[in-house]
Amino acid sequence: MILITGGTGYIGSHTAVKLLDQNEDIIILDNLYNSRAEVIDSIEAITGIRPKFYQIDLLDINGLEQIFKENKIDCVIHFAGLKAVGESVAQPLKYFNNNITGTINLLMIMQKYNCKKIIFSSSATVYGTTQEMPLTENSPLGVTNPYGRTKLVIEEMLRDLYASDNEFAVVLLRYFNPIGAHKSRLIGENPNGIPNNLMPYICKVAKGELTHLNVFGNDYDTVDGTGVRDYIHVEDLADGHVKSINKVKNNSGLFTYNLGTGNGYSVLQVVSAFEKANNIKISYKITTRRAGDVATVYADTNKAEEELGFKAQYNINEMCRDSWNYASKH
Ligand SMILES: NC(=O)c1ccc[n+]([C@@H]2O[C@H](COP(=O)([O-])OP(=O)(O)OC[C@H]3O[C@@H](n4cnc5c(N)ncnc54)[C@H](O)[C@@H]3O)[C@@H](O)[C@H]2O)c1
Ligand SMILES: O=c1ccn([C@@H]2O[C@H](COP(=O)(O)OP(=O)(O)O[C@H]3O[C@H](CO)[C@@H](O)[C@H](O)[C@H]3O)[C@@H](O)[C@H]2O)c(=O)[nH]1
Repeated sequence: MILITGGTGYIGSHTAVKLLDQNEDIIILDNLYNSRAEVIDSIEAITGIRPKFYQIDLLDINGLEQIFKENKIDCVIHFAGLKAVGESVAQPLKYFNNNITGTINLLMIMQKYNCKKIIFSSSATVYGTTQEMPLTENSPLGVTNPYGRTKLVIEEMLRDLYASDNEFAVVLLRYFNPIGAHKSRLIGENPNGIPNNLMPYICKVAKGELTHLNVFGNDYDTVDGTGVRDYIHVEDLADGHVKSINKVKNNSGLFTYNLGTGNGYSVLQVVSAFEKANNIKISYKITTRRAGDVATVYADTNKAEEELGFKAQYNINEMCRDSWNYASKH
């Protein structure tokens, strides 16, 4: 039985669907802080299977323990966490408490119930800012905001835990920039308010809810001066988790993988791909750089390919199509 924390969220729900499609038994835990219970209905509508759902907060250690009492959990995929960089700068303690304390609770209960397999949602944000590209798993680590610090601290906690008990199987997955949605249009990313991230923002402009995209700087040393990132389809990301499950089933150890495509696209290249894929014009204005942004980020994907057999399948046009396919309906 696989426990998915944060399983009604954006990446967790896509992973839940893929695991059910592979006939895995899953349980979903979420406190619904940033997602809705109806996601469980959507997962059922897509797969024909209704996963068991617990509305529990990771900070509620007794509630958490109850799940492990009632079910034989062999493995945890740990998505649950807060992820807004700007909010984490304004409210660091909220992030440390939710993400770090929540993870400590989870690990303590896992250890108590002898569950020693965990796949953790880390982020490319754990790589320091001045870097040679592409980023390999051995690139230097460093963080620039409290959100990133929670990811790095949790990675370090998991490294220490593995060092203390080599029976653990830990996979640290460093996601690059997930976009796209399931082709059913039933699950996807639907942030409240004004989005921070590029693709949700473009979708709101496409819908007419926002007048134009603000492009944060066009004077970077990139193909057209705008920031370059490694966008990956959420379906590919979900597949990376299925492959990681296969890894922890058969191995103990601590494994770290980048999940990206290895290709970088600039903001204006994404805008252009979106316009072509969906036949919608996106107005934009060039504004000043956003504090904390770097010019270029993209992954070296060789390790995930060699050790997990993971290779992203979707291209940027398909990602733009599927993002809009979902956003236009929600
Ligand atoms: N989306 C990205 O760009 C991105 C990039 C890198 C890493 N990540 C990480 O991947 C994970 C999943 O991201 P996502 O985009 O699906 O985010 P999301 O917000 O859609 O999903 C996270 C889920 O966790 C739940 N949650 C938060 N705190 C909880 C708690 N204390 N107890 C129980 N549930 C809790 C939320 O309600 C939400 O449903 C996060 O850990 C995030 O930091 C995301
Ligand atoms: O309104 C916008 C939003 C973004 N951008 C630019 O678009 C690119 C992508 O930005 P965004 O979608 O915010 O992603 P990142 O800044 O790369 O950060 C995301 O990707 C990281 C790596 O996974 C995660 O750690 C972060 O949490 C997540 O927000 C950057 O060049 C931004 O400057 C704009 O020009 N205008």
